Amino acid sequence: MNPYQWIWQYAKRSRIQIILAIILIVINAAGIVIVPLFGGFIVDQVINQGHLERLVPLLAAMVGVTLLRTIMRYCYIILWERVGQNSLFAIRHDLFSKLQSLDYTFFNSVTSGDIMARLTGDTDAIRHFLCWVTYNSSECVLWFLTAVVVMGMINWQLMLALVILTPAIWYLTQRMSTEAHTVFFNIRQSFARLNAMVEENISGNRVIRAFAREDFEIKKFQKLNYDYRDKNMASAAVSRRYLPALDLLASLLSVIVLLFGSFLVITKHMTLGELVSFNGFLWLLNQPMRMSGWLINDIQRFSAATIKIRAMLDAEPAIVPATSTTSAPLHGAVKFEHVDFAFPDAPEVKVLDDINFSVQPGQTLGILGETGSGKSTLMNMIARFYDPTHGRVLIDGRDVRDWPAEQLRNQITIVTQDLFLFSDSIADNISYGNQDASAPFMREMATVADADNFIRTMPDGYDTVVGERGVGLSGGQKQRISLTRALVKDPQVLILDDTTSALDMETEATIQKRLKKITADKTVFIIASRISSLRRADQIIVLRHGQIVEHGTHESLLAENGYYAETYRRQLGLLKEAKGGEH
Ligand SMILES: Nc1ncnc2c1ncn2[C@@H]1O[C@H](COP(=O)(O)OP(=O)(O)OP(=O)(O)O)[C@@H](O)[C@H]1O
Repeated sequence: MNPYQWIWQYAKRSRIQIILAIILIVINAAGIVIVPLFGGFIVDQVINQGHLERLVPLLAAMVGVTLLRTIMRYCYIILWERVGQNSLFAIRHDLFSKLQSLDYTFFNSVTSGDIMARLTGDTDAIRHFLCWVTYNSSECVLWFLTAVVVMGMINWQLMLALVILTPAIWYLTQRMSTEAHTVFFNIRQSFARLNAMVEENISGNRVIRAFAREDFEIKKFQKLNYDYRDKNMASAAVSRRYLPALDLLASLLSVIVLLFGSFLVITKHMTLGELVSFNGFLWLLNQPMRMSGWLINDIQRFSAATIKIRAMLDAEPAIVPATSTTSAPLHGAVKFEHVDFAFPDAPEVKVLDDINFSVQPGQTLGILGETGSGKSTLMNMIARFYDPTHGRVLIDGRDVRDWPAEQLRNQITIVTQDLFLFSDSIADNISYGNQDASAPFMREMATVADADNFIRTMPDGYDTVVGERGVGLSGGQKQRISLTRALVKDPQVLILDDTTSALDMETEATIQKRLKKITADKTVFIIASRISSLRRADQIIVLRHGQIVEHGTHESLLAENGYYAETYRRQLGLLKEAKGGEH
């Protein structure tokens, strides 16, 4: 499918407007012959033959037609704007919906800046194409054809003399089009890099300030800014190379008309009036030639934009949703059978290696492991954010690949390390996964997560706006709101990925006690680096380099005297030391 066929899929929804606009463009283009033609009549009939009475009707017709054409042009510009805006609305909708359907694998490979570039700059190039290039190029083609026909009818010899320039024009526009395509693709890529950098800079502004790296960031931006400028200059260079040549050819037309036309008038093969008319039509040939360069630029910009937008619309989630449907409730028995996993960008590195364990509803599984040992990846496989490269993950004895994704995600909730809150009220944030949650239930869950107390002291309590535009929150407060959000969803499987790491041990112990009560029939996974968070779990696994190296209960692992026991002793020692220091 070429870019035009692709955009037609969207534009055809406004086919009535398009048909109307095309009719108006054609009539308008046909009307363009009136003024130069009547100009010729005035010279021949009024000036040469002295029919003065014809002057006013001819002039009135010229003014009337010009006025009518102006109104028509206004109408079809509005119609194309409508077509453009309606198509853009649909494209934006499809892009955003696609964004919601794509999974971790896509977001791991594309920067948010690039995605933003597609939703802003690229869609704007498409809008410009639909709202401007379409009718301007139609006008140019129609003017050109009208001019060729009418001028050929006035004097075919003179018309033929102009046609000899056509191959040169064709050659130049083709070359310019090819060069402009590469140039606009490069501009688009550079814009995406610039966007990505700014986006990252804004997200990471605190780190930048903390490390006093403002100058470094400015230099980094400067480099990309130069690159973007240079890429745009390269596009200007293409225009510089071809536009003067196209202009020169357009001017040459006038020279040919003047020289050869005068010769034809002198040799009586043409009247002076015909030459005036012919000359009046000349701009209909000139104008499309002059405009062709600009139109080529815009068409190539459009073409580059469609490549990126279509790549995103065509992107397929790595996780293929299950075709089967089941209304069976999910109880939460989780089993890993010989699970291996490697990320698609590094298929040779096993992030998880032969993982086997099984947890029953009502049980808690604790996970300990060095950083990068694969804990979060392991948990992401339960809600099927990634599929195993080998082995199976079973929920209630059924492969996760056979569970409808929506049912899985509704019943399995991960409180991730990335504590993201929307710029919204606390109440809206915590009811995000369960819009029907009552206020008392939200408060109850906030109490379990030890969040109720501090939320109440906030300026507007549960209605306080937090997130980017709202009140700032501490890491621990964010953790507790995130935990509340997960609890309010009331999932059957709850995964806490380092959720209470920012809290002091006493608060953490309180939360765990309350959590135990409300998760009596649920499956809970706790990733933590503090043994105090894990010791009450029914089973504990220790991960190292993607493998389970220890598996048991707190007591059995202490008896094993491995990594778990060593970590426990170290943490206990530190605790004693700290307590000793207090005395
Ligand atoms: N998108 C990715 N592409 C390639 N490798 C990745 C990706 N995400 C994580 N990894 C690698 O996979 C390994 C496991 O990462 P994971 O986040 O599961 O570790 P973790 O045990 O949860 O670490 P932490 O305790 O620091 O959160 C790491 O070596 C990491 O570098």
